[in-house]
Amino acid sequence: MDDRDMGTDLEKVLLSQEQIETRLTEMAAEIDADYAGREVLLVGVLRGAVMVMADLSRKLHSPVQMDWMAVSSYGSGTKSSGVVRIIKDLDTDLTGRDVLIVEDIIDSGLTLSWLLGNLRSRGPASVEIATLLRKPEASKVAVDVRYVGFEIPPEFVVGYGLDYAEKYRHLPFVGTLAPHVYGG
Ligand SMILES: O=P(O)(O)OC[C@H]1O[C@H](OP(=O)(O)OP(=O)(O)O)[C@H](O)[C@@H]1O
Ligand code: HPA
Ligand SMILES: [Mg+2]
Repeated sequence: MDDRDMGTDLEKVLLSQEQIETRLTEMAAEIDADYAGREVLLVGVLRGAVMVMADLSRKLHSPVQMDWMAVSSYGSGTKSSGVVRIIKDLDTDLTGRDVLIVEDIIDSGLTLSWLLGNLRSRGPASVEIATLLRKPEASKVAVDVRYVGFEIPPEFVVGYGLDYAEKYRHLPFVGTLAPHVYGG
């Protein structure tokens, strides 16, 4: 799987480092074509989106600025609480900006539907979403997402920014967590 000692916590690799890299390259080409040289304000959602933001942004040729928001709805568990808290707000004024929210995963959709409403109320020219992963079967809220890397099954995944109880974010691939780890 990897030369790190994961014990028996990980069940399998769902998306390899190479698959992620290839898909991000395709997504960046789509984004570049759509924005056609306009400046994009990438808004990364801390902390899960750090890897996607770092790798996707470096593939873009469009002029880019970056800002970060920290929100939390999961705490340390595997289920969304549905209550979104802003932990760190943007430093950038969104008036007239083309905003592209960068996320690692859309699971229930609760985080993003809340974030979309919040950012749209700040007067941007546009707000779109790019996410590496989406779990369609788990969606409780319909969110219109422009760029989706991979549709994945409704299993709890970790790695490439995604954590379970703050662990595994550093893995270069996305793997599924063995159910015994979270009592599933
Ligand atoms: O679609 P949803 O069910 O709302 O879940 C998706 C969100 O949950 C995770 O973040 P989390 O709040 O756990 O914080 P983190 O990014 O710091 O891990 C993930 O990074 C997404 O932001
Ligand atoms: O499957 C997941 N893994 C890690 N964090 C998450 N946040 C929402 N869904 C997930
Ligand atoms: Mg997150």
